[in-house]
Amino acid sequence: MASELMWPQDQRSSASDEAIRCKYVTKNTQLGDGCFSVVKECMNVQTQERYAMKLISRKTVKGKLWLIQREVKLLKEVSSRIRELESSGNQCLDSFEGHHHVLQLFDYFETPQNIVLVSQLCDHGDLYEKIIEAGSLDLSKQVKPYTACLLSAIHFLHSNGVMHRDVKAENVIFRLRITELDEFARRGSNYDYMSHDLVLADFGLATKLDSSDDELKECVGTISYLAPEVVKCRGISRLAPSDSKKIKPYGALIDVWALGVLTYFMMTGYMPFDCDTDDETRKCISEGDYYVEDALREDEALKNSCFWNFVHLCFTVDSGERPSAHELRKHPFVQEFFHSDDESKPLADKIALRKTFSSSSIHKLGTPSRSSTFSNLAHLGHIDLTTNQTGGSRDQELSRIRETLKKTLSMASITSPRIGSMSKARQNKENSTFRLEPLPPSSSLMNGSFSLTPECTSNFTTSPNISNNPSSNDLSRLMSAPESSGTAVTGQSTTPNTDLLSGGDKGSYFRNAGARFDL
Ligand SMILES: Nc1ncnc2c1ncn2[C@@H]1O[C@H](COP(=O)(O)OP(=O)(O)OP(=O)(O)O)[C@@H](O)[C@H]1O
Repeated sequence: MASELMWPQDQRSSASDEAIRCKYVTKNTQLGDGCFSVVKECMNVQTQERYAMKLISRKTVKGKLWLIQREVKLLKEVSSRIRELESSGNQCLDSFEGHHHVLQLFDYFETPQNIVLVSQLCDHGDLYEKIIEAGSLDLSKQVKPYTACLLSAIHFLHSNGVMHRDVKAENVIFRLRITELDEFARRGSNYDYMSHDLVLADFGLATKLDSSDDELKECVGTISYLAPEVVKCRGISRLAPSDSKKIKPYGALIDVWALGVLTYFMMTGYMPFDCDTDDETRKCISEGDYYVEDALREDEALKNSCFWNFVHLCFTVDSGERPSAHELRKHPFVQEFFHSDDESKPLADKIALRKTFSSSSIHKLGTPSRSSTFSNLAHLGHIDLTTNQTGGSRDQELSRIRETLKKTLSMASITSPRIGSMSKARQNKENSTFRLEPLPPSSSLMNGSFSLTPECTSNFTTSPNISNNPSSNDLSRLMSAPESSGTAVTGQSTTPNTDLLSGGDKGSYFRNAGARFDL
């Protein structure tokens, strides 16, 4: 368990403190929210570039600030690695480059009410919405490329020593370059071009692969997506030290399990392990007992695509036997999106699909509700297992499943040309709508400074007029204000708080918060 670091104190001393203009205005409307945060669109008033601003309420994370410190530290490292890879000019022959699909952090600062993270704007919805709206996704056009893209993102994280720990549909968001959309459509594509716009977000639970054993035994994540080795860690804080020692720390392959759950969810519209009660769900996860509808098991398109084999491998209960993200790139289900220069056997040949599957009697086959991340960390003091609530009766759920199955089967019967060749993969990459966001000039960043009232509102339609009149720093009032003010209001700030986000370790990642934050 990470130790609580001392959070910097508000160092405002007098009204004579130097005024620093906040460099962002936000929209009133939310892009989304989570357990700890509200996310809004914002604009840097100097560069006019738009970003997503995650406002993490200090109140909510009181006593747990190390969690945010960990998130920012990881995002900063990952963002810097992304730039390094981009500038190296290395040619990647895969259709997707993992580092293109991981959320980038651009700026961070603090306010009296919030810790604020500024990241790339992904305002085209999330994967959860997409699956729910469609009932299920198309096997060739969506499920395969989305899975391949996420696999490349997970592989990038793992090869850089990071595990995400909360891979789920709600944390996959879409960025889209509208201007390139027409161009892409003109060139034509065998699969949904939006797969190039997937971004894996929410690093709130991410941690390093070489973290302490305590950290790698935290039972955190989202119940439907938990791997068996994470389920084993449940209640560990209540165990005697001799018993907790017996539990093995888990590793990066928990993300591979979660990817299997997500792939299954994309294909079927429901969750593989969800049951009516969380205890039943955990039991099914521990036994690798996932639900397979008879009609889907026999479906030729699914069989031919090796879909079942892929998810089955992800659902290998023994993590020692589960393939890594690197190995799964050779699986026939996604292989066409990855360049391979060796002739080794495809992964799927080595595994026989299991014969027995749980009956539907305990499995919950309805549309899953948006799931909440939870943690059983004692010091988090926050356990949210309100996942998997579905409205309506069992009959309604079943009729919905039948509809979903019909849709799935008809979609699966559409055959798309295979993409196979390397040159095609190259072409796919050229078609990518991804462009690395330009690094903002450091003078336009907050660089970790303290700002009294940065939650200024604007509809972005009028040029933000920077004022030195301090607005109210009452966030709740600002949040509820009607979205009409074209004027950005900025407040005063103190001199940069040199302790910002540094916690007890000033020499590490946030030394000199007022200094340039190099990505
Ligand atoms: N960069 C972004 N661009 C657009 N929307 C975003 C962005 N980041 C997050 N969101 C939206 O805000 C929601 C909450 O963000 P995030 O998951 O990072 O917050 P959280 O408080 O850590 O949530 P959780 O409860 O899942 O831990 C996301 O589900 C997404 O809809």
